[in-house]
Amino acid sequence: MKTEVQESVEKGTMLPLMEEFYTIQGEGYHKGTAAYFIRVGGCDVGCHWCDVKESWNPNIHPPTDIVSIAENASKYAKTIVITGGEPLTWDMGPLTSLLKEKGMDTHIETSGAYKLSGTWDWVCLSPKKMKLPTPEVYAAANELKVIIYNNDDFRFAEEQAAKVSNDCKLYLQPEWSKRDKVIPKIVDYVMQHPKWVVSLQTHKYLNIP
Ligand SMILES: C[S@@+](CC[C@H](N)C(=O)[O-])C[C@H]1O[C@@H](n2cnc3c(N)ncnc32)[C@H](O)[C@@H]1O
Ligand SMILES: Nc1nc2[nH]cc(C(=O)O)c2c(=O)[nH]1
Ligand code: SF4
Ligand SMILES: [Mg+2]
Repeated sequence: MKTEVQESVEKGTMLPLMEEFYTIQGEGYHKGTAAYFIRVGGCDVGCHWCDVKESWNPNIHPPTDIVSIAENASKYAKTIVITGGEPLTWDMGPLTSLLKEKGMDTHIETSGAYKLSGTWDWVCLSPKKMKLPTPEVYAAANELKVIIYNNDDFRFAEEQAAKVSNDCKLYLQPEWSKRDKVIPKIVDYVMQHPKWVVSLQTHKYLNIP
């Protein structure tokens, strides 16, 4: 027999909440702007360089009622960024409906590996080779943010750019541990292929969450 809590998580009315924080969006198109981040636990994509591996196991993060998540978030900022973990592991419909009712702008950080759920004002797609995005996430992406760890990632970036809409913004972001090696390559690549824009994890330079 399933517990009520398990059923609520399956419906998306409770979510395993890892952390939430008010900060500055560090990456991509909205970098430099204030936003409240909700980090939902659970991800089985398995990027070896992931900078939040503590998020992967959903069972260590408390199932939390989305009504309290939404009420709390709306006190801090107009822009709410849902990240993880992989938020599309769960049904994002109920949480984003509550946030939209409160007049919030809803942004998602996603690998796109699962079915698109939720109502979004901004979709940041960061595709991963191990588990490619679903067709509907490519179509919905407002920004494509490809992480550059090695040379093959430039090839992967072009392959992914061919799958998003024409007005999708294109970013190359250095993998943090390889940044010294990779930043010069990204700089050269963007000068050669100016449809791409450099994205840095500026929050890590600013020493903020
Ligand atoms: C931790 S992920 C969570 C959201 C979702 N699972 C995803 O991968 O898009 C948030 C963002 O951080 C990026 N990221 C994770 N680890 C990174 C690293 N070591 N260096 C640079 N970016 C990283 C991801 O690609 C993604 O764009
Ligand atoms: N400041 C800040 N900006 C971010 N943009 C995307 C992040 C993420 O982990 O999804 C992130 C994060 O963890 N912190
Ligand atoms: S998909 Fe995102 S959360 Fe999952 S392992 Fe990769 S970077 Fe980490
Ligand atoms: Mg982060």
